[in-house]
Amino acid sequence: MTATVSRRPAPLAPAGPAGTGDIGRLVVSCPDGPGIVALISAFLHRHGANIVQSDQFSTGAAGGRFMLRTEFHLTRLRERLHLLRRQFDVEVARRLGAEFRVRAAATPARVAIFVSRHDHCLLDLLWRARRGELPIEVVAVVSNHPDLEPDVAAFGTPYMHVPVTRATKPAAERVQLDLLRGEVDLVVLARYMQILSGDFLDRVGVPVINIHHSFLPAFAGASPYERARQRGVKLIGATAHYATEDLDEGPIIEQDVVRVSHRASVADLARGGADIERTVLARAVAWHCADRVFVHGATTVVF
Ligand SMILES: Nc1nc2c(c(=O)[nH]1)N[C@@H](CN(C=O)c1ccc(C(=O)N[C@@H](CCC(=O)O)C(=O)O)cc1)CN2
Repeated sequence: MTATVSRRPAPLAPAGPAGTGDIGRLVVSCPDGPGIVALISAFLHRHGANIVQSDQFSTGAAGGRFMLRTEFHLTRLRERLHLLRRQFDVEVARRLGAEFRVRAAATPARVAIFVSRHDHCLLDLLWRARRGELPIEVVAVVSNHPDLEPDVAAFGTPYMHVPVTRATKPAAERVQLDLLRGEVDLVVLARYMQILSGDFLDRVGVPVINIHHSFLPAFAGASPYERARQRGVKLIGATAHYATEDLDEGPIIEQDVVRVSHRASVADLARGGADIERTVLARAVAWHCADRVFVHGATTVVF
């Protein structure tokens, strides 16, 4: 198994507008109950933070789940972040039995993009990242084919060609994991045409977002456009979801559809579908990186 890596200095993450460096983001998920918002807002006030945006949702059922996302301004945020996390853990999270995350909103997420031969979703993400439209830093592109290396090189992004066959998949996944070396916050499958093993998903240790080229749950699995044509559907779509061991069954983050007619060939469906795939994936990556997506069982809550 040989992996070839074309390493170039990763582009500097675009600086946010002046003053956005002191905007923090707190996301909390905990068993529902009275007084949660009061406890959290009192904590932020006690530590000198000013809430600038907040949203919350309760599943409502008895023994349900409460989710909250808030953005706050706190001067000298970055130097205070580590202590703030410890204080929130002791003063709030342990009392609520809460899972939480506190981070600087301006810090871009480090993303690895996996791709095969279809370039449209990959190039769209690289283009949006370069324009600063997506708060991400694409630290690497990983592909089981060499085809797209020149396109990726044009963005100054390292390209890691790791060939995969059914027989070599375990070894290939070990190479992929070594190449990522825990230096990413998110993996995006941009029409990557290899099924990731449960072991890979466990060991990569970060969320994996996949774009499936159908309006799930319709046409899960391979060749959805061919099957849509055979079925004579009047809408085709795309679905961005978290990848789980069960193919295309992960929690859905975003979907969209477009009308098609009986005149459309499979190529027409794929061409029209590509636009939907790109926008759906970009929205899902943007919302995930803005901490707007909470996984709740087999579903998501998107603020
Ligand atoms: N663990 C997961 N891995 C992947 C998921 C997922 O949801 N969970 N999504 C797929 C993407 N995909 C459809 O969107 C998809 C990709 C590949 C296949 C497939 O049958 N692949 C074959 C090999 C095909 C080839 O060599 O060209 C295989 O892996 O054996 C079905 C659906 C990405 N991975």
